[in-house]
Amino acid sequence: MMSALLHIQNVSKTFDLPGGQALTAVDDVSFAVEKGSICVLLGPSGSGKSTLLRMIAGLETQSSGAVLLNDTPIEGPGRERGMVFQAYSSFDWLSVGKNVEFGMKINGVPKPERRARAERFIGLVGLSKFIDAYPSRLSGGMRQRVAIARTLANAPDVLLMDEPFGALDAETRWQMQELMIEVAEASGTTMIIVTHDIEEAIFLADKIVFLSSHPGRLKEEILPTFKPGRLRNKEDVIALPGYAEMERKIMRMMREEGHK
Ligand SMILES: Nc1ncnc2c1ncn2[C@@H]1O[C@H](COP(=O)(O)OP(=O)(O)OP(=O)(O)O)[C@@H](O)[C@H]1O
Repeated sequence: MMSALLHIQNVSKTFDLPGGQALTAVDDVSFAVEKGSICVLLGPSGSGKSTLLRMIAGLETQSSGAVLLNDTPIEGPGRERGMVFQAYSSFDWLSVGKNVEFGMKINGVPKPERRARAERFIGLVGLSKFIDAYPSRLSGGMRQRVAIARTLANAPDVLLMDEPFGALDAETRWQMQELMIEVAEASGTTMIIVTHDIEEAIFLADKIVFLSSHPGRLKEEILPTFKPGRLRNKEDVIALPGYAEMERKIMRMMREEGHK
């Protein structure tokens, strides 16, 4: 048996709505995430992707079932899980370097180590030249790189990302996707990424967890086995035999779900 870092076991989440009604956002979902892998949560709007991610982050509590990290139930936010949101809020009065150091400072990491780790992760996201720049002078893509560096610098076991590139233009978006492959390879960090972008999912994922909508159920676990490991260039993945077929299959699944 392979060792999974994270187990989602029969997880459901029901929200109480005003007027006494209830909405089941996630319904009896189970899957596992292997250590060091990239798992993408894909599905149409309202399929419970964000709710599931927020439960893994400990920002939301499941109504039933269990979320286990290293076989320990998740009972709230924790340092071993780092979250990157779509819109990055930086501290505009702090330089890029100080922004990345900030979380480590709170966590009591000594100053020289803080600086060294900040430099490493800022380098990893390609922003070394901007370490002393202020975020307000950076583009959206660069600010998102700062967010990723800041989160990774806290050495999380799992990086959780909710539509991390949704606000970026198309070109920056695929550059960021390629960057995530590099970051995954260099850091070995386990990643769980929410998206509804099919290309992004196929390019990034070692495993796609496809969720259906209303209620959010696990429709299928899709393994893009046509990829010979992780490729850094998106066009190389698109050119692989098997890519178009997988894209078509997922588009059909999206269409079916969208019409429900
Ligand atoms: N706090 C909440 N209170 C009530 N309903 C909620 C709450 N959070 C989410 N929902 C509902 O749960 C369902 C799943 O929402 P969720 O945001 O998890 O889906 P999603 O797949 O991430 O959607 P999208 O792709 O549009 O972001 C939706 O119907 C949503 O309206």
